[in-house]
Amino acid sequence: MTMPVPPGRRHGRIVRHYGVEVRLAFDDGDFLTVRVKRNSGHVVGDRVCWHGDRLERLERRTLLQRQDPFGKVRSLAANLDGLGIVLAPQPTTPVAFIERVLVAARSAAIAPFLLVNKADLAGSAVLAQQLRQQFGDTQPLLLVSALSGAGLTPLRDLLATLGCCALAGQSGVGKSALLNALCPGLDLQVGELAEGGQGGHTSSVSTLVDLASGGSLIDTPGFRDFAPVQIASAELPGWFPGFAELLHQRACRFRDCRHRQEPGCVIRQALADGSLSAERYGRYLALLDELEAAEQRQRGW
Ligand SMILES: Nc1nc2c(ncn2[C@@H]2O[C@H](COP(=O)(O)OP(=O)(O)OP(=O)(O)O)[C@@H](O)[C@H]2O)c(=O)[nH]1
Ligand SMILES: [Zn+2]
Repeated sequence: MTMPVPPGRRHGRIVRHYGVEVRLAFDDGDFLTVRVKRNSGHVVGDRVCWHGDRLERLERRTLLQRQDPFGKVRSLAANLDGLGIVLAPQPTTPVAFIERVLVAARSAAIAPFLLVNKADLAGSAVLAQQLRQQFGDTQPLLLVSALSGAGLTPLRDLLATLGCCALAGQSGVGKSALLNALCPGLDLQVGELAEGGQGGHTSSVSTLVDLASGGSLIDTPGFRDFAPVQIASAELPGWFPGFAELLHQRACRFRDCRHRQEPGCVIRQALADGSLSAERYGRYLALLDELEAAEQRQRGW
């Protein structure tokens, strides 16, 4: 049951963020653009209450964050339900990127899914097959083409089921093309923004678009190269692809095992018997080292 909103207070969502201004979509269908402090911490997807003179941020269901290359934590989007990792036969994406986005999504309680775009190009079916082998079926995988429209109906259905989603992926895999294919009105909105005197620099704007087929999509430039993961190093094994499954079956001798050289380690055993690849284990160690180094920097060591 929804509580009645007292007069003067209006509930809504942040659907666009321009840095010092945010656009609110109220639950009653109205829109309003209001100024915010640059460091307000509000992000697209935030539920808010507008008091007529001030914006109150409501509790977040989920929050996706990243660390920038300087170790500063940045919030990307709030209340996401799903995160699609867009891949293509060209340009190729390092496996480490996919693993890191999976860790970021899972640890933030956001459901990840894999989108192989450019299904019209040779190599896309092979890529999908490789990804199924590497990442199993713990998350959905769809083969789509923003260009031909292939696979867009199953993708729309998935987005409608999940709720609010965003697309992550390296430059050139087709995130913008997919967004435009899924929401034809998006171009129009970007055009309208440029006319509104904000300048044509739309690439730094984050937007939330409701899809006619159900669900919504958040487009934010922060998803392009987002690989650094914002979690405690001790949590990494629980989220790293392939590790959680192994650790679910059996436990290491030490509860706080980091799976490096500790005796009685389930992960090292899996490595020895070939059920975990040396490459994946190496990428786990690299990410663990990075997270530990970041924690040491934060403690001022
Ligand atoms: N063949 C083919 N090309 C596509 C498809 N989708 C996108 N492209 C092309 O891939 C290139 C990159 O597409 P974008 O949508 O700009 O990629 P992006 O991921 O948004 O890239 P950034 O904005 O740099 O992060 C463009 O030349 C698109 O025309 C597709 O389904 N098939
Ligand atoms: Zn272990």
